[in-house]
Amino acid sequence: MLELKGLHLKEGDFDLRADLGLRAAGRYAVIGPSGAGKSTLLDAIAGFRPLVSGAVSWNGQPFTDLSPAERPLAMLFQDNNLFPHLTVDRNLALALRPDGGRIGAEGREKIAQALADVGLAGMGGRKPAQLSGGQQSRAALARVVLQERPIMLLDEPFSALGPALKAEMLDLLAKVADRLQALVLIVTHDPNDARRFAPETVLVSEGIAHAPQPTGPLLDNPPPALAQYLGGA
Ligand SMILES: Nc1ncnc2c1ncn2[C@@H]1O[C@H](COP(=O)(O)OP(=O)(O)OP(=O)(O)O)[C@@H](O)[C@H]1O
Repeated sequence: MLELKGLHLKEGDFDLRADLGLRAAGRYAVIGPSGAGKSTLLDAIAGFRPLVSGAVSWNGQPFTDLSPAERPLAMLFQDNNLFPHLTVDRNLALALRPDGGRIGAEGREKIAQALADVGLAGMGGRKPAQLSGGQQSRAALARVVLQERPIMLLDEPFSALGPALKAEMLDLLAKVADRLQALVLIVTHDPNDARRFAPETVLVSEGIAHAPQPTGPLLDNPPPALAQYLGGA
């Protein structure tokens, strides 16, 4: 279980609080108005933002004091964070050896397997610019898969893709998360993404990241702040 206990985050005048638990291997959407603090929440869990107070723990072990790389999680950002000057294989090798060191036969096999998992078998020699937008998303997802962490955080990962491709990527994400038995927390602006991917949703609004609620009922009958946002989306 990923637990956010008495979490208080502050960014200028902006405050966000969270007290909630997320099940291992669960799939959750994070939804809420623009500026509500969805990215702030993910960044804090990942260790890119300091906490004012509170603790984050995984299976009872607090990891608030660990650096981002030491935390039991992998994060995928909207811009895919692939290095443009490196081949896909080299980009993926960095997931296994963040220090840039050489990887052995076992590592190469893992990379080939991750590429096959996301439908990019044989494309490891290309640079990101030689891939389509959808293929770049797949490569970035392969990088997260390779890290084999029990928690995957995705901040609007596929928003640049068209609806059909996005749906395909969400299904692929569900498949790989299932294989790794990873907990997935995905920020999205699209209620259809949440319905498709996540049985439960964390609503972030009015300074609070709320405990997860069943996605369908939340979206069918949204509280006013969410209704206004969804209506204007
Ligand atoms: N570096 C910063 N300095 C001051 N305020 C910030 C900073 N970063 C974010 N904020 C404020 O924190 C609040 C939450 O921002 P955040 O990016 O987490 O929202 P979000 O829900 O992810 O929004 P969006 O859906 O538009 O991406 C916003 O009100 C924003 O203005």
